[in-house]
Amino acid sequence: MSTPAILVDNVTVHYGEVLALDAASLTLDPARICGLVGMNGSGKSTLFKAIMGMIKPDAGTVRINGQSPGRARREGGIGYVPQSEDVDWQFPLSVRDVVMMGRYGHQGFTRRASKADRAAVDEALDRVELGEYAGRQIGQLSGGQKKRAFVARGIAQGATTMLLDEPFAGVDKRSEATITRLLRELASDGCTILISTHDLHALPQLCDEAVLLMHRVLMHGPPEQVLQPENLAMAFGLDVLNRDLPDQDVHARKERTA
Ligand SMILES: Nc1ncnc2c1ncn2[C@@H]1O[C@H](COP(=O)(O)OP(=O)(O)OP(=O)(O)O)[C@@H](O)[C@H]1O
Repeated sequence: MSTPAILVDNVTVHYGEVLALDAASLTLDPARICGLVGMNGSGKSTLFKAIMGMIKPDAGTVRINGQSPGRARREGGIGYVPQSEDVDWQFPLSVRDVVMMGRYGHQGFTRRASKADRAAVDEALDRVELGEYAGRQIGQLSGGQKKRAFVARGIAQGATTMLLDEPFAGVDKRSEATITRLLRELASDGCTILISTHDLHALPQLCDEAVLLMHRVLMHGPPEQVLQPENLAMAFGLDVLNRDLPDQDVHARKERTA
């Protein structure tokens, strides 16, 4: 049996009294694209943070290609495209600087960029079609361009696992198409991709498999099976396919961040 690309085994996470993940288990094989679906507060971001080793579970185990999350992250194996809300867009970094961050693991302690680092950054910028924006402050890009910059960071890093938190929220059609194409290319190069998304309609075209999360993994399988209305009703408690979930969700998010 081959080593799973992502193994989450009975992971429980609390924030104080709040139970965010309750014995969640998930196994992903290499080079698969998996969509992570669940309502606000179901634990999607917490699952990402546990996979990246940014939080230590109260119980359970996470392995990335057989390694601990900390080791996988230090070795540059995990690329991360954060939710827009989680980024300080005023930070004085250019698009090139953001992508260069993906090369830190390849540089010595002086963090001096080599010719190979600069070439990898240029190539990644070209792949996400942001070459002409390289010198711009990151906050001055559109929503979709910002996401593409973070995808480029993962490409420059040579990540074998990519986690994308809501990559299509607030994204224009061109960026959505570019990101979708890139994710497919990355997966065919062997990269394993986990995407949290509220865009249920786009999910079957993009993903090989889907996961329903409600603090624990309720279901994991082919998208068309997982996204059956009765399963979504179980995860969301309503008939989401007949509603405009993304807008509803953006609204909820605005309220939460207000
Ligand atoms: N830093 C924190 N302190 C306390 N509670 C938290 C913290 N982060 C998350 N939570 C709580 O943990 C639960 C899971 O949150 P999480 O952000 O993982 O959910 P999510 O599915 O990513 O939500 P969303 O779709 O809104 O991003 C929620 O009840 C949330 O309120």
